Amino acid sequence: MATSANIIVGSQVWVEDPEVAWIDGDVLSINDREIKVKCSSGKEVVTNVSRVYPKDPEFPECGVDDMTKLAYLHEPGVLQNLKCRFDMDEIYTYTGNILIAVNPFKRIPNIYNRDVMDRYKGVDLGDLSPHPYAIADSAYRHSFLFPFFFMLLILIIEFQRNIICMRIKDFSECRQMVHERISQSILVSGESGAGKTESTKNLMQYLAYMGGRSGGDERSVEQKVLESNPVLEAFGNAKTVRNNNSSRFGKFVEIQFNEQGKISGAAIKTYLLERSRVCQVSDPERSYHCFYMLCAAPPEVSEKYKLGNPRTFHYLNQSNCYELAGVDESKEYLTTKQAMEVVGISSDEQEAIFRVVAAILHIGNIGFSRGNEPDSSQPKDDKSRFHLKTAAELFMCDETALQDSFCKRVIVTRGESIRKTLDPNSAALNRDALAKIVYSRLFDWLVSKINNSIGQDANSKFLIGLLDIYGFESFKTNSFEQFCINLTNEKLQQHFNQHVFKMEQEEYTKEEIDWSYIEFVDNQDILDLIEKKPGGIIALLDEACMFPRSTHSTFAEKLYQTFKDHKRFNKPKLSKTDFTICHYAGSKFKQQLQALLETLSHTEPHYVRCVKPNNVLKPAIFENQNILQQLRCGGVMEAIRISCAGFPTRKPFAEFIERFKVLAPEVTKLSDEAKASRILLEKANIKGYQVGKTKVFLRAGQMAEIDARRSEVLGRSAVVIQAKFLAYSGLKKFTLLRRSVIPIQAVCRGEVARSRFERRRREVACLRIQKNARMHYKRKSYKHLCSMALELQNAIRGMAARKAFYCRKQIRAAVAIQSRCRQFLAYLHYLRVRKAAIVAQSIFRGDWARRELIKLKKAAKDTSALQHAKAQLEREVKEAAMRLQEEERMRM
Ligand SMILES: Nc1ncnc2c1ncn2[C@@H]1O[C@H](COP(=O)(O)OP(=O)(O)OP(=O)(O)O)[C@@H](O)[C@H]1O
Repeated sequence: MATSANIIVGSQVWVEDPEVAWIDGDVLSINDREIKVKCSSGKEVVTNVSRVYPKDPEFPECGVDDMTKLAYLHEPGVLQNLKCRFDMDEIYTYTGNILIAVNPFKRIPNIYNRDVMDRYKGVDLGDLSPHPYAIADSAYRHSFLFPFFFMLLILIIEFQRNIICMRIKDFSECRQMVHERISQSILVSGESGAGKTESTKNLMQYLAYMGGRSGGDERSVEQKVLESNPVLEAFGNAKTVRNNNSSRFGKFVEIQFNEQGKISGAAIKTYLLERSRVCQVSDPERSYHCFYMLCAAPPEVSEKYKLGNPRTFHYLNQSNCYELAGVDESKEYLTTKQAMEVVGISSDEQEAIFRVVAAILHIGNIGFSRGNEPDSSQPKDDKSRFHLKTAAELFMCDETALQDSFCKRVIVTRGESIRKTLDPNSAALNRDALAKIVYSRLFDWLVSKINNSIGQDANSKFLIGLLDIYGFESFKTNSFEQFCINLTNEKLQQHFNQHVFKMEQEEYTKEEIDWSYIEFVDNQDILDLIEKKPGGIIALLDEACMFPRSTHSTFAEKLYQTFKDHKRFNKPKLSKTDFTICHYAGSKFKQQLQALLETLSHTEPHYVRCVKPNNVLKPAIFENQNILQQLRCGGVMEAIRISCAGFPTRKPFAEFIERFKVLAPEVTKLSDEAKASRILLEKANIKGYQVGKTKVFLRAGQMAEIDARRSEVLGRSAVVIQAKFLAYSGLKKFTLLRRSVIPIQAVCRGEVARSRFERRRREVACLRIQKNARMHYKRKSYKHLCSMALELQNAIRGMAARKAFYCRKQIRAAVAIQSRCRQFLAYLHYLRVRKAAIVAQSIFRGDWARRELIKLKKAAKDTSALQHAKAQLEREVKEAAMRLQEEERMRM
């Protein structure tokens, strides 16, 4: 609440608003305790200062992922945070360790898949954005991995001491630790349609991912558990005004893990199946899905069971709703049959199941009229008799015995049993009671069948329980079922209170730590009113059932008297019997509830609070009032308050030291555990913690801080171990590798050398071939060239020779010509010379002859000498004439 001290004019505040619960505005004026606010809607409101809350002016745009991080922790702040996250499709928000899940009523892409699971694996709660996977991971690691870290820690220390072999003592300590794993539970709550079943499926999927076993032909436990959902939904879910696929039973899935943290078995326990729905349905709701799908089964099936239009069956036609949008019942029938097969229900068993379902519809159509005897009854008409006969056939029982079970009651007194006939109204009640018990037994049988098929592990080392149970219910007429459901929720709320608030505060006192008491809403008085022994409502109901003459009004009267002053008990003014309880199987329910709470009390709980943002089941609608109501009822507001005010995390010294001794290993030598814990806390630089007598108390988020320090140290040590191990294993691997590599290398090198040699050889051969080829080609071309050259030469030489020859011939001809010419010239010359000679000679001879003649004349005087000289001269003249003639002839 605001105080006038922290609110001034101009402050931003939240004021109550009838429509949107809280609206923001600016303070206009303050007048003593009266404050005037201008709201963001434009409206001006005057209210008491104690009724406004300060608004965080620096509220982050995307909100905060943990409510405990809000600067101002109050209802409007919480609402604003949820809304702004919801608008951004951030549907999950933490409140300390509690996960608030706002149903988006639409599929948000990529938030549930294997990649996301990989991301959340081993990550501390709060390190990533809020998610059911983080809760499941935290549950898994709390029970499994912390002991593992403990083992790792010892290993680190041993490594640091350079002792490679772990000592037997330490190892056995580790094993013991592993054996002492703490079982966990995840409690998923919220009103109908808030998304419990979806959240449980997501949690289950993550646990299957973490603890699942890969391989193998057989279906794994986790697969079987997931596959059992469609069967349970067909028989245990129905359309209600609040959810088209509302689980009308509570479910506790116990997942059993073995020593290695692998899923080794699972058990499904169901609670409080809403039996009244079998015979009573209000508009526009439906009965269980299986009835409609069987009516829509293929003709040969529905004929076999004498079924047909659901409108013809009294148990279904009380409401006008028969179909579900987007659901094909005939397909659903086949899907359910397949799902049954998957979980190991044989076809004979399936046949029996559907016979029972059909028989229930038939007995619902049996009407009763007065019998012949007073206060007796009998089937009303032929139609009723037909349905009686069919039901008996389907149940495989005697028709008369079945009729008697409706129309007669057996009262067993000491040693004898008395048969009493019943009037038509009581017979109809009996009929409905039979339908309900048969259906609920059928459901129980299905669950046990599924459990047998899944298989339990009697030797499991720890378990994680997932509780999906419907939240508080309040209808116009609330039956015993609503009473039981609400009691369960009160008990679970108490469990939650005890865990979150009560035990915590008791512990503060016990531990004598310095704290201030935090008020919280305790529901113990309601529980006392209902279940206190003696004197509680259930005890009085048991008592009333012992008296045969008890009626609703006598019981109601008794309650009115007993609890008239009880502040939790009110009698409606105009009613005398408005507490109508049919005391059926009440004690069984109490035992079941007790057993459930017993199981839960041995586990470390984790909470998922589902919130339904609107009643129209549509996306993007955030109804403030509605949500606030759910947050208040679910104790979320209280949890936020307490988480921030108190010390939500506490650890016994030994556990704390064991877990964090890695931060300062020397503390293990100290005998004073409180001092050792303080040293560790200081080492981690934690402020505002408390150290009690036996435990350390931490504020919200501090555990994460100290865990982060521890992770750092562990991480560093792990790196050292890794390095050493890697070095060692690397060396080992290397030596082995080298040893194996050398012969391989030799072979390889040989092979390489051989192939290289071969290549070389081939190269050489290749070169030689190339060379020879080239040589061959060159030679060939050379020869060709030569022959060509020769030819050419020949030709040229021939030509030259011919030319020379011709030339010679020419020369010879020229010489011949020349010689002829010269001959001719010589001849001419000769002729000329001869002629000249002749001339000369003739001149000479003439000259000589004349002189001779003179002489001859002179000798003529000597006649004979002269005559002879004359004859001589004549001869010589003759010869010279002949020679001249010869030469002329030759020249011719
Ligand atoms: N995380 C989610 N993402 C998308 N849709 C969701 C989510 N959670 C719930 N829904 C929607 O809301 C519907 C109701 O959810 P669910 O059946 O889980 O509610 P419930 O709390 O188990 O209700 P009941 O108590 O009636 O069985 C679902 O059929 C689905 O359409």
